[in-house]
Amino acid sequence: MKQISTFGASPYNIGDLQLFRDADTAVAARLLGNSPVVGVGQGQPVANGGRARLYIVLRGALSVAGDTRSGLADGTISKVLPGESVGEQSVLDEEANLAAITALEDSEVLVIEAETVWKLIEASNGIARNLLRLLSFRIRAANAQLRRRQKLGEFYRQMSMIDGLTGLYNRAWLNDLLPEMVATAHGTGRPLSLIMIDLDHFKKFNDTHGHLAGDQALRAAAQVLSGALRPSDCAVRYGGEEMMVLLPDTSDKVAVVVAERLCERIRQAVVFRDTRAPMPHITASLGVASLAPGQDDHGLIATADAALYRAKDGGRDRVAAQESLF
Ligand SMILES: Nc1nc2c(ncn2[C@@H]2O[C@H](COP(=O)(O)OP(=O)(O)OP(=O)(O)O)[C@@H](O)[C@H]2O)c(=O)[nH]1
Repeated sequence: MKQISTFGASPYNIGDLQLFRDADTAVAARLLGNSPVVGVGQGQPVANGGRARLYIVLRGALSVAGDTRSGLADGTISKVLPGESVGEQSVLDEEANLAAITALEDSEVLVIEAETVWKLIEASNGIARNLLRLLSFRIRAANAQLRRRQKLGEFYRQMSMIDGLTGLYNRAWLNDLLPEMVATAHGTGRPLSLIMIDLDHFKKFNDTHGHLAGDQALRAAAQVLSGALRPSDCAVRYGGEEMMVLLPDTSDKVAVVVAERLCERIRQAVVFRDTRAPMPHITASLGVASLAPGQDDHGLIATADAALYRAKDGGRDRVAAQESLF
């Protein structure tokens, strides 16, 4: 980057520069007469010398990458074309420009020191107005980008909480949310019930019908759960062929009724239609537990697990509740 002339001696027209459009160009031309015009070769950085400066592209194009020193660099790159400027904000808040500015092609750039920018603002309302407009535009663009990123972040966060095969919440979601649900139930004194569901003889199902049919059976069971619950209930794939349903605000007795309904619907679920072979079907064993005073999330799961074990032990395709319920 080296100085090739001053703005006053250069062939560029001040009226073509965005910042001075419809402003007092005579005042601007006088104040900018000695400001340097520098040449920057393609790929070269625009060195800011650790100072707050405004750069206006006269020829070529610059690329501006986000703040590289503050750790906020995020891969966002904007392009600055002839007549456009970069660095307004750093001049106004008197911070050195932290963005990495490089030339996308051989370029000529007008460099305006902060003191000169302030003189321009004092001398011309039009320039002050253009600068405000530019800043307002930049703030809007930054806000829009932030919103897009927030949405994207939320989307990925949610995706990482969803089981890819069944579309149910996954274990990570459960680890995050169940302790909260337990705390809310204890805090409000409202009941919280949990149903643990395990498909029966699923190893045999896979061996007989194949793993893809097994996957389809898991999806069919998941659909039964999602289709049978209230909006406030949550269905989770706990792991393998084990699923779980969380029922806030639901007493143990009601949870048993819900579990019976789920058991029945899983028994009737159509896994896939195959006209050549008898239609495979699935059954599940279900264990029901309700949060006891002082119990934590692990205790609640362990109680439901114990009930599920009894359902398996009792012959499968059935519901068992925690011992105190019967
Ligand atoms: N197709 C398929 N199978 C799975 C998946 N996750 C776990 N399994 C299978 O589920 C089977 C679970 O077998 P077991 O834990 O022995 O239990 P089970 O055969 O269901 O027997 P019981 O639970 O006692 O009725 C294993 O064969 C796993 O391979 C999956 O995502 N897709």
